[in-house]
Amino acid sequence: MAFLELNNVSKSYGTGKDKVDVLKNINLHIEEGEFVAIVGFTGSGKTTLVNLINGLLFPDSGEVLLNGKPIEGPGPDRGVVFQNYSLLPWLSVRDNVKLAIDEVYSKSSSKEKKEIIEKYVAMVNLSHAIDKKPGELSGGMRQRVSVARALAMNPDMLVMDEPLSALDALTRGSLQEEIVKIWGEDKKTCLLITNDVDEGIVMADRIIPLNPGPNATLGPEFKVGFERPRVITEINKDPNYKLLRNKVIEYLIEVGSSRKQSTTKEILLPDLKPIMPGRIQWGRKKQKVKYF
Ligand SMILES: Nc1ncnc2c1ncn2[C@@H]1O[C@H](COP(=O)(O)OP(=O)(O)OP(=O)(O)O)[C@@H](O)[C@H]1O
Repeated sequence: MAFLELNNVSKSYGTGKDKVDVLKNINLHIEEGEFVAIVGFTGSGKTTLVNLINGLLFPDSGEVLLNGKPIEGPGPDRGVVFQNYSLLPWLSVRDNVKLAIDEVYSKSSSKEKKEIIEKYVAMVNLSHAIDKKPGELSGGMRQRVSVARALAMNPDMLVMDEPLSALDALTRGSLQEEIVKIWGEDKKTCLLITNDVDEGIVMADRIIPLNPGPNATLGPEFKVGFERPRVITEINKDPNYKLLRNKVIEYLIEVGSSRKQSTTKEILLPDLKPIMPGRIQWGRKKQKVKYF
């Protein structure tokens, strides 16, 4: 039994002519302590998938199980980090984190809660800004607060919905490292939704594409076997990195262009960077890839 299981999950919104079929027969199994990245097309249903796991939505058919039990609503066993930080602007970093943990640690003393808050704020390197308000922080710092807030609840699983996509490349890189380091120490089960293949390769054990909707399905998984800790400047030099990156990107391009032919809906690819030169193999096909 996997820690998180989605079995034949389908989800639509609305009814009749307004019905939007979003996800179709999604099967996803994530083991305890595993880090899985879903790379999705814009509008393919990534947030819908996250909300099914958060317990904010329920499947029309199929089941979503955590530790073998159906998810019945939101709970402190799943910490969520959203793209838009979702911090309360009138509260300090300390109080934003406190708000999240008050319920989980309702029996703890104020001193114990203070220690928990300070521990997780330190974990994301924000001790110096603990009494600042979100408006006084950069985007990267705000996202660190969101990560600290999710982790402070001591969830079994961290679900991250494009947490870094609004950040500049440098901040993004350092937060990727920090999240993976914390994941390594805390051994949470992690699901990362991203539109960046490189982010998936640096952070995850497996990358699974979410194909374009309507009726989006999951594509084949790509295992990421690089040893940890992964340093992007190091794995950049590894020919297996280029090979894996090319395979994932080629899959996304292929599935995106075949969907384009079968629908009038605009398909927006994830944040694809150019395929790297080198020999790649996909299925039975072998081809030389050039810069473009
Ligand atoms: N409450 C809703 N009612 C009707 N349609 C919805 C609702 N929420 C989402 N949708 C539609 O479902 C589809 C998937 O939406 P979702 O937000 O899950 O995709 P996404 O991959 O997260 O999108 P993005 O990449 O833009 O963040 C979209 O076509 C969207 O318009």
